[in-house]
Amino acid sequence: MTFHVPTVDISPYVVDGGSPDARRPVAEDIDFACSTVGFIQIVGHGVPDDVIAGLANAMDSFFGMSPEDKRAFITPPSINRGYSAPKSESLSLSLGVESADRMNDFFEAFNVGAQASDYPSVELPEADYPSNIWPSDEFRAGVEAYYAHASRVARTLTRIFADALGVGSFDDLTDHSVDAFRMNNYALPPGEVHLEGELTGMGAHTDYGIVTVLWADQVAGLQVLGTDQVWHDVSPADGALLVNLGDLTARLTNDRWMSTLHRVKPPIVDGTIQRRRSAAFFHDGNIDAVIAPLPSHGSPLYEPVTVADHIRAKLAGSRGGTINTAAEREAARVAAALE
Ligand SMILES: O=C(O)CCC(=O)C(=O)O
Ligand SMILES: [Fe+2]
Repeated sequence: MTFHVPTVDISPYVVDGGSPDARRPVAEDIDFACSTVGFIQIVGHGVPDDVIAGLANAMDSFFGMSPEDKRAFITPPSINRGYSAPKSESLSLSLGVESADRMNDFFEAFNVGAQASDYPSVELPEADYPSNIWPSDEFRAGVEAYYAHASRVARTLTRIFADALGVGSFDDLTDHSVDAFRMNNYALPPGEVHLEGELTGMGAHTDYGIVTVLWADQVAGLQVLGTDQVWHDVSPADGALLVNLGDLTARLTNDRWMSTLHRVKPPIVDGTIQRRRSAAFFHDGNIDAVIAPLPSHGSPLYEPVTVADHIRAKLAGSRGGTINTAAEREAARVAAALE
C-alpha cells in the first residue's frame, strides 16, 4: 500500500450558501482522510496569497533578528507565548519518549494564541488564555491577519467534522477554544554547531488538540508515520494547507480517526540545516470542556479528560522537561516505528 495524503477541497463549506449536496461529499472525503491517514491537504480554504506572504515576511523579520534581540521576547515556559530559543522545547518529552541524543528539537519558535479578551462573554482564566506579546506593529499586523484566517479554517473544519461524525455541532466543546499559533524556524547559525548524531528538527509527537492547520515551506523535513510503520516525507501541495488531527479528536472518535505521529527532520546541506519555516495553528477546544469518546463509537478506549488536564500534561513534557506518563498509546506507536 503506498502512502498518500488525500487532498480535499473544502470550498463548499467556505463559500456562503454551499448546498447540502455540495457539502456531503466533502464531509465523506474528510471522514476517509481522517480514518485512514490523519493528515489532509486542504485546498479551497480561502486564505489569500497576500495574507500568507504577509505571515512569511513577519516571520522572516523576527527570526532574522540577533539572538540577543530575540531573547528579549522569552517568557516563562508555563506561558505559551513569545519566543522559544532552539532546544528549549522537547516535543519527544510531550509523549513520554526520552530524547535519543542532543540533536532533537532543533527549532526556534514564536508563539501567540487565544486571549481571554477574544471571548468577552465568558469569564476565562488568564493563565490559560494569556495575553500576546508583540515584537513590533508590523509583525503583529502580518501575524494577526493570517491568524484570523487560520482560526476560521480550523472552525470550518470542526463544522465539517461534526457533519462527518453525524453530531449536530462541536460548539459546546469549542466556542471559547484555547488556540495556539506557533511559528517555527528550523535553522542553525552556520559553522556554530558541530552536527553529531542524527539531527531531528522537531521530535516525534502527536498534536494535542482537536485539529492543526499547518502552513509550511515546500522544503523537505516533515515526516508522517504511516500505518505501515514507516516515516513518509510530506510537504504541502501547491496552494494547500496541511491539516492534521490532534489527540483530542482521536479521543472523541475512540481512535476511529487518527492523531498521527509526525516529526521534522530538516535536510542537511553543506553541513547545516536547509532553512525551513512552518506555522501551526492549534485548535485545542474549550479549557473546561470534557473530552470523552462519542457514545456512538463503541466501548470507550479513553477515560474522560478535561482539555485543561490534557494540555497541562503535554506542556509539562514539552516545555517543563517532565516526561508525560499519560500517553502510553502514542508512545507505544513511536517505539514500534521503523527507522
Ligand atoms: O514544521 C512542521 O512542518 C511541523 C510542525 C509541527 O508538527 C508542530 O508545530 O506541531
Ligand atoms: Fe505537530
